[in-house]
Parts: sequence; structure tokens; C-alpha cells
Amino acid sequence: MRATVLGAGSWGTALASVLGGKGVPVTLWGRDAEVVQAITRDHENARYLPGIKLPAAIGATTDLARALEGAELVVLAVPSHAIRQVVIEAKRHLHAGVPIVSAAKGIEVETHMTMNEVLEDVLPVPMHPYLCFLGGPSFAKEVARNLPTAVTIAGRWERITRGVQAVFHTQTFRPYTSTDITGCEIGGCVKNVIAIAAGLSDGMGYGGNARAALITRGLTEITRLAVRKGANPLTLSGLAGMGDLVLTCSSDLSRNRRVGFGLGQGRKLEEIQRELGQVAEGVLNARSVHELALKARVDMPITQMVFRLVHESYPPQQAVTDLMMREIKSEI
Ligand SMILES: NC(=O)C1=CN([C@@H]2O[C@H](COP(=O)(O)OP(=O)(O)OC[C@H]3O[C@@H](n4cnc5c(N)ncnc54)[C@H](O)[C@@H]3O)[C@@H](O)[C@H]2O)C=CC1
Ligand SMILES: O=C(CO)COP(=O)(O)O
Repeated sequence: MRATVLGAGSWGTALASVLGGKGVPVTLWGRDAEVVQAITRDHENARYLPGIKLPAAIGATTDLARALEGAELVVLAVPSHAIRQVVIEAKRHLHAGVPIVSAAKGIEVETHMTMNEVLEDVLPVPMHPYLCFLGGPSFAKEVARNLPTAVTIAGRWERITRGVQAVFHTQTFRPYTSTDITGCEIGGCVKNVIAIAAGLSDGMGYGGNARAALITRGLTEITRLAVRKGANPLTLSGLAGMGDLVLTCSSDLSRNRRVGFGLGQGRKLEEIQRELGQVAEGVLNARSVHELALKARVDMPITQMVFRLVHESYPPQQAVTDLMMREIKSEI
């Protein structure tokens, strides 16, 4: 088995490390020559995962054709806004019958498509049954340090998903399978938006009550949208739903939570993002999820609040008052 990971940021490098750590030869493709050189020369991705030694089975390149040569498993780990372009460029080097695992968490801003829908839009029909999505609570830094992690791999064909599950399974990385791609994708994407709200609440000095309320009502929003798109509601109480939501809303390792925290302290979004130096999907996805919810006629007040804060510079204190003063109603 030879694997190729497209995207040499924190998540692509961590997933390459899981595979490389069990001896699977992995080629990591990245666009940044300096990062790629350092991975090959020093076995370290100093820009995204400093201080973590990478397995010797990982090689890196900036050449997409070379990266995909002989690949028997392809993992997509670029941010969601880059997936379409990267797959368009990779398409002629991809072969039917090779599982393609999307590990990006997002909804395309221009089309409101999930990553699986984008891939189905770009790739020929015979490749569609081989598309999988990897989600669940999994910070790259912890995965790359071999700290115990459980994830969900969703795919249409159980035979394919089980194969991918087996390839990724190690003593510290435990994948479960699912056939609910939509549920897993919506869970993975919307939790980033809710995490901005949870971070904001903590940044404003609100307490545990507020955070727990945001997580719980956030899960209600996520489930509503997922079910409207055809998902099984139970998926959202699993790793790719509640699991990832709780992780991202409560740990300071989360970049989305950190964006919210900074906004809650009155800092400017651009400054917070510059300091982060990495992608926080919830920023762009506040727009895509909010617009998708409007289109699908799904009520998502927390998402709407985050959209206004991030994209319309709405004052945080006013946003909180708006949320609390909505019409009172039954919980379910
Ligand atoms: N870092 C994490 O803990 C986890 C991240 N994810 C998801 O993985 C995806 C990737 O995120 P990270 O690796 O964390 O981001 P990152 O900010 O650490 O790295 C992003 C990488 O993508 C590359 N990139 C950006 N635009 C590109 C383009 N147009 N073409 C080619 N490469 C491009 C950058 O050069 C960089 O190497 C996101 O959707 C994120 O939500 C999912 C689970 C965990
Ligand atoms: O998706 C993640 C963990 O599962 C990473 O979350 P952040 O992008 O907020 O760091």
C-alpha cells in the first residue's frame, strides 16, 4: 500500500504521520517548497507541527504528478476553500478504484456544497463510490504525538470504508466506520462555527453555563441542518458530531475557539488570524453555513450570530443580547 496526502499543513502532516508510523510509504504533497524541503531533510514540519519527529516512511514533494504516481490511497487535507482547485489539478493523475479520503471540514462558499459534493462535481462517476470523509475529534498536534484518538470514516461502500479504516488503524488512532457522509460532513463543518461562538463567550468572560448552552444549542442547529440534508440524526451524537463539537468548543488548542476568544476580548479578526498563521475554517464557513441554512430554511441563530460578528462587524454584546432575547419557546 502506497499513500499520498495532498496538503502539508498540520492535518495532512499528522495523517501522513499516522500512516508513516505503521510503515506505509507516504508521499506528502505541499505547495510550499520550504516546508516540503524541511520534511524531507529534517523529518519535521517546523512551520505547522514544530518539534515533532516525523516517521522516515514519509517523503515530501511540491510536484503533484510525482506525488500521485502509484498512489493506492489518496488523502485530501488542504483547507475546504482549496479542495476544488487541488482536485481539478490532481484529477488526471487519479485512478478509479483508488479510495479518496477527504479530511477537510467545510462547505464551499460559492456553491454551498459539502466537500463530498464538490468531489462528485469534479470527479467522474466511477470514482464516486471510492470517496470517503474522515471526521471526529482529532487535533493534529495530538494525533502527531500519538495521543489516543478516535475518528469516524464515512463512505458509501462499506467494503471501501472498512479498507480505509484498516489502513489508518493503529494503537493510538482508532477509526469507526459510517455510511452517513452528509451527517459526518455537516457535523465536522458546523462545529467550527459554533466553536467561534463558544470562544467568544469565554473571551467576554461569561461562564460555564453560557459555554454549555452554546454547545448544546449548537448541536441542535447542527442536527437540524444535517437532517434537512438527509443525514441520520444519531450520527450527530457520535464522534463527528458531538465529539468534535465538544473538543473544539472546550480546548484552547482549537484555532476556531481562539478566533472567537480574541473577538470576545475586542481584538480585530485580521490581527487574530495573522497571529494564528493557520486556517480557522469557521471564519469562511460562518458565511457558507449561514447561507446554506437560509437556502434550506433551517433556523440557525448561533450560526447567524457568528456570521454577523465575523463578516458584518456586529458588536459582540449586542449579538449576545439578540440571542438571549429571541422569542421564548420549547426546547425540542
Ligand atoms: N489541524 C487540525 O487539527 C485538523 C484540521 N482539519 C481540517 O483539515 C483541513 C486543513 O487544515 P489544516 O491542515 O489544519 O490547516 P493548516 O493551516 O495547518 O494548513 C493548511 C495547508 O494547506 C495549504 N494550502 C492552503 N491553500 C492551498 C491551496 N490553494 N492549494 C494547495 N495548498 C493549499 C497550506 O499551504 C498549508 O500547507 C481543514 O479543513 C481543517 O478543518 C481536520 C481535523 C483536524
Ligand atoms: O477539527 C479540528 C479538531 O477535530 C481542529 O479544530 P480547529 O481547526 O478549531 O483547531
